[in-house]
Amino acid sequence: MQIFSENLLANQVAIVTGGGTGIGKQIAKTLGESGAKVVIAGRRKEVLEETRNEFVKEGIETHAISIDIRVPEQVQQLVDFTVGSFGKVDILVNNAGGQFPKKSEELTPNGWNAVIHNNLNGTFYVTQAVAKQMIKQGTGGAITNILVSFLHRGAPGIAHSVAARNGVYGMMRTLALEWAKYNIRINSIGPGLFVTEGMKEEMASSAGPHFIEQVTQDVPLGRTGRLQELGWLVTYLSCPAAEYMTGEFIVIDGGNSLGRGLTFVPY
Ligand SMILES: CCCCCCCCC/C=C/C(=O)SCCNC(=O)CCNC(=O)[C@H](O)C(C)(C)COP(=O)(O)OP(=O)(O)OC[C@H]1O[C@@H](n2cnc3c(N)ncnc32)[C@H](O)[C@@H]1OP(=O)(O)O
Ligand SMILES: NC(=O)C1=CN([C@@H]2O[C@H](COP(=O)(O)OP(=O)(O)OC[C@H]3O[C@@H](n4cnc5c(N)ncnc54)[C@H](OP(=O)(O)O)[C@@H]3O)[C@@H](O)[C@H]2O)C=CC1
Repeated sequence: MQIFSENLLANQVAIVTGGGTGIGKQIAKTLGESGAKVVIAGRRKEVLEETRNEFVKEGIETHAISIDIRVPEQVQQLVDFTVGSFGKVDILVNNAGGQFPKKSEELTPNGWNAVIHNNLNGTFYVTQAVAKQMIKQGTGGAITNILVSFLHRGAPGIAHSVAARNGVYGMMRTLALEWAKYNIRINSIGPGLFVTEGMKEEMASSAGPHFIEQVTQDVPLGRTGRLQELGWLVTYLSCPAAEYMTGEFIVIDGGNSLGRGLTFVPY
């Protein structure tokens, strides 16, 4: 379904980290369907190439680059590559990330650091490098971070990830203030459960085969999210309709974070 006009983001250039798979892939596709030129970045070259070919067949101007967001030199290569390919960068989606579930008392320092490094440090490296380019261009920009719905509530088994995502939240609030004068807006999205291969793999060993049904029972709207719904939300945040919005966190989880609701109902 096409919600936004085909040329809403015409002449806009978007970088989507983790754009080769799952949520990032759908976000990149939706931005492309609204006219943006897209650069998808991740570590696995073959996955990125496959996605790029798919997009190009659909008429989306796409380039792909294999980089690790944890390595500042490679992050700079991503920005240089984007500017070299499309001349500038207007939109950044910080989607790359992940974690593994583990009881906190069993988490090793390396395990903790791996997740903090990927989700917090990596996100800062990309955000800083892209913002420097946006400041140089003088054209403003829209940055969106993909975090998690349970940011403020917490979630057992992923203390490292919740800590890292709250770090990104604090960073976002601060950068929204620092970079408002450049008209660089930075917002965040907290997705609930969206079925992707990455999510299933991550949860497979620890959460059991009925994980998705169990979580869905606690979702007032009674289903998991559709990837397209995240694509549309990012498109909105990246387009002129959201030009007065910065430093915000939007949850999209079918009401999951409302909990099961009150047991007392006065009717
Ligand atoms: C509430 C309502 C719900 C609401 C419903 C919402 C639920 C959905 C929640 C979110 C879902 C998703 O995020 S879905 C997205 C899933 N996708 C991903 O996670 C993919 C990205 N993940 C990764 O790249 C990795 O897992 C990442 C965490 C960054 C680790 O990468 P590294 O390559 O740096 O890791 P390594 O060098 O191999 O290892 C570093 C250390 O980490 C440990 N380590 C790494 N992977 C490990 C693993 N699977 N299990 C144990 N330990 C692991 C190693 O043992 C090392 O510690 P030592 O042994 O001590 O040396
Ligand atoms: N699915 C869900 O229900 C939810 C997901 N999220 C978050 O949404 C994002 C996307 O998740 P999803 O699509 O489900 O899962 P995926 O595993 O498909 O997405 C993770 C993406 O990030 C890339 N990536 C990870 N680490 C790095 C790195 N160091 N450098 C470059 N790229 C990296 C991966 O590519 P590669 O491995 O090739 O580098 C991959 O494309 C993640 O941040 C996830 O935590 C949040 C809430 C819920």
